[in-house]
Amino acid sequence: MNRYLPIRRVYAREVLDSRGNPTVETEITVGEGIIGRDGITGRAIVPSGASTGKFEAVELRDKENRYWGLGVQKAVNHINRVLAEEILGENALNQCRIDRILKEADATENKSNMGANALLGISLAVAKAAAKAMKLPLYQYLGGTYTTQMPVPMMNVLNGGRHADNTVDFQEFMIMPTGAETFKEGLRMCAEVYQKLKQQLKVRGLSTGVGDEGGFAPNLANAKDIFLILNESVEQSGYQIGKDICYAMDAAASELYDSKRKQYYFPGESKAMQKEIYRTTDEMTAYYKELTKEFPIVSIEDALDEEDWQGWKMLTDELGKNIQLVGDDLFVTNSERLKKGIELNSANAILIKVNQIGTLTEAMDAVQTAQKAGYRAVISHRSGESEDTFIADLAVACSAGQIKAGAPCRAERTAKYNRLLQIEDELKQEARYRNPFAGESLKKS
Ligand SMILES: C=C(OP(=O)(O)O)C(=O)O
Ligand SMILES: [Mg+2]
Repeated sequence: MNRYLPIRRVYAREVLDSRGNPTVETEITVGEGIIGRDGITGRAIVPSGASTGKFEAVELRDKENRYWGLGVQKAVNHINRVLAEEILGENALNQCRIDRILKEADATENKSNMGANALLGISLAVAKAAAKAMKLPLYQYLGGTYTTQMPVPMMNVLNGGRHADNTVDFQEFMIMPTGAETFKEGLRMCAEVYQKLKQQLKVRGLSTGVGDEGGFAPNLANAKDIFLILNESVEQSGYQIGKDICYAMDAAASELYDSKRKQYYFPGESKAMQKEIYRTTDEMTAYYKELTKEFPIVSIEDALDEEDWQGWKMLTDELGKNIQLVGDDLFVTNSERLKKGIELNSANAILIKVNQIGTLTEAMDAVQTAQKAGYRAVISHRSGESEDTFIADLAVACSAGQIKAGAPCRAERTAKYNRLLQIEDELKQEARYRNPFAGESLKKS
């Protein structure tokens, strides 16, 4: 019979995220004894996006009163007054059942009733409490003893779009240490390039202020110019472009899409060129083709709009053999949308953001659905983050091979990288370090 680890206490409060906005923190206490004496507590803080997909689960975050947290307070109340009742006494080791109870208590398709932030806070804190009670690191509790592959960071070094007040139209320019042998080495390489990039921007008289995810946010308008500066930064760091370091980008194209014109609008480039720049789906595809020919880009996320399934199919036919095409807003960590993509051959990878779907079980389901179909899964943070390091353990637990966690600065981003350094150390000390790093397989062919 399964071991019984009862949930004894459920408590949520409002805390701040990395943008200074309120978010939900949940505490789950488990154990046989009297709470406060023998109980074991798991804590989780829910992240929040800025360039959110239309089909994401709904977080309660009152738009007009965003900074006063009225929506977040609602989610907190739902946890303390409604959802707690539903799961008190449930077995914390039965994550699937708890997540099902949470879903049923919400009883909507998009979790808009209780709020995806309310559900997720509980879901993640239950897993953390259970792992702690089992005296296992979270990654091992979630993934088992053979899940030991360290993810390659997909490190955001230059921010644009909704994540910065600058003229960069694409949201994220990222570097990947594909030539590194270990996570530690890869992280060091990326941090070195990041520092060199800062110098490069300074030399050009550009701003070295940072955006939401810690990447620099200069007023540059042309993607090629950005990649050229990245090339210099990599070379000056002593690394070989396309071998030691490759590039990835998140176009976040749904944010650029003008549904009336059915074209993509580039506001920064328009300003710089002093004429309106629009691109059709075909032109976007041609643009990506050109960029990937000129620069060692191995991965493009949200290259097209979240509803342009046919465009995605064409793009995948055209580029999918050599380039990782990641669906973020397209799939929203939702297995049903992912299955549609797999059927249509739209994209070849999924971005996993736990708060897009609202429970850990459903996020795991999306990872497994992807991996079974030969799609890659990239575990991701949100632009609004916290000190919570859940996704670092999750990336190892599901052998994702890649993690998107922002720049190597700002504590909410480094918290994830530092947790991965701890995990890698732990695996080495316990001699469980096999098949450690996936960088090689991501290199530009
Ligand atoms: C991390 C991202 O940003 P946000 O959290 O704003 O959706 C993203 O789009 O991949
Ligand atoms: Mg994205």
